[in-house]
Amino acid sequence: KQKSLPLPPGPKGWPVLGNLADMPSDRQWETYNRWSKQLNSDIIHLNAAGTHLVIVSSMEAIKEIFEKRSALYSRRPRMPMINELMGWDFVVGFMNYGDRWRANCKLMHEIFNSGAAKQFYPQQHTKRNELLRRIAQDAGDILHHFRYSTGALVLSILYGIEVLPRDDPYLNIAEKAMHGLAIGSLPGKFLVDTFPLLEYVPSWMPGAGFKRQARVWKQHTQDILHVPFAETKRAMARGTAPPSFVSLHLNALAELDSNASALQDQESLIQEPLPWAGSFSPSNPEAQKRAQMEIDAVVGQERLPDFSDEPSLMYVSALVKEVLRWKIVVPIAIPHYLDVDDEYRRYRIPAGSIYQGPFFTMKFDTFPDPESFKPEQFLLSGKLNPAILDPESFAFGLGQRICPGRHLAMATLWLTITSILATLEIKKAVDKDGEVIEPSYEYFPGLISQGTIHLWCLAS
Ligand code: HEM
Repeated sequence: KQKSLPLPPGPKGWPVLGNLADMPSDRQWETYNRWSKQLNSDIIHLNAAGTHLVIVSSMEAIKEIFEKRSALYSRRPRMPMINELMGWDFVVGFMNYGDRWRANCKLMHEIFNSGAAKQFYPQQHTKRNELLRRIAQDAGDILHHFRYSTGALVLSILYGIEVLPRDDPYLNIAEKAMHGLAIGSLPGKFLVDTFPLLEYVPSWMPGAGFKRQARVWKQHTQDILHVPFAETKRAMARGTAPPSFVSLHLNALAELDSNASALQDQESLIQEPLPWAGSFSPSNPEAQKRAQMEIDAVVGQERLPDFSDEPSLMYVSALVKEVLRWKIVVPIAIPHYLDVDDEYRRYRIPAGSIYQGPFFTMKFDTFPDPESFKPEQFLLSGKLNPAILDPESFAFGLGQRICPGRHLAMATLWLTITSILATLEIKKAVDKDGEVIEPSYEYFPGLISQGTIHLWCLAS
């Protein structure tokens, strides 16, 4: 019966190639959004030279597919460039649905669920203090400080590694690996993702530059997989390893007398919401002022904010939600894959379809003025308004593939934003001639969004 149903509507394509030539390689969400509007449909179908690509773009469709039909839609496509050629297949986010993925998720859930994630508050406070100190000493490269701080926190929590103040070898490895991943995971960037047989083309052949590039990137992937892990094992052997995700689990495995090498799989995506957290202030200086007044009233001038202040800082909580909504960190998400035929709204969704780009759409579908920064839209009479969709309910995905690091991420985001507002004044930067540099708020292309910002932070 399903076979006789039509495919969802889609833009007109070319013979053989279908829509391949029209596929956006940058800011995909804008093109997908435009196509959805033109076709007046919240589900559209694209044909990338025979590969079915389905884009859903309404709250209703996303909830139905990613949440209610989660068991069906939680697989990942092959992604030959990053998984097979660049060696990222050890990452939970890219693993296919199955026992290995399930076992990895269980481990992550045990340590990062909403209660357990609180054990990392001390590391979050320490890294927060370091971040403020770094910015106060040199506000010139705020993006660098954010990245440093995020990376330092992840290395500390996962491996118990404390990074050097400058040129840390582990962070350098992570930067290189994440750079390769950002480019290698761009949808449509590498033909091998559409035609997996290209994987077997010899590297020396003309047109096989992607294989030579993948080989260089693969070395960085191997480094991030093995080098910090080996350091934790060395520290454990010396008896100096502090508790960390890896050391705790290796100890638990040793107790169970299991095979410790299974833990080589424990890696995660390092996501970076913080750069966007720094850029809202020039976009809405009033929001910065209002949040600072609230923090001053609740926290005072004698100490830094901590998590116990959260229930009293409603405007700041709304502001953190707005940061998450305003610049979606993972705008096109990691693709999902359907391996059996399905039907949605009398449309046929064929087995082999790749689902992409769901989370950015919430921003457009649900919020009336999506590009403005307006924390107050989450408040009603000074409290969070339960009638407004909470960005936490979509920015981290839905269903079985929901982000397992979301509690850690939200706590870090809250503490960092609150502490920056408590101590610093963020303004637009000026160039050497004294001219104001307007922040562009542009996204760099990639799986994880980052932007360009030029800001001044003045210690207050
Ligand atoms: C603000 C920061 C973050 C945002 C917005 C974010 C968002 C997301 C999104 C949208 C997904 C994809 C969900 C899907 O495929 O449907 C994801 C997956 C994932 N995230 Fe996060 N994340 C953040 C921070 C973190 C952190 C700090 C960690 C690790 C501690 C983490 C670990 C993961 C993992 C392992 C997956 C893959 C889950 C799976 O495929 O089963 N994330 N995240």
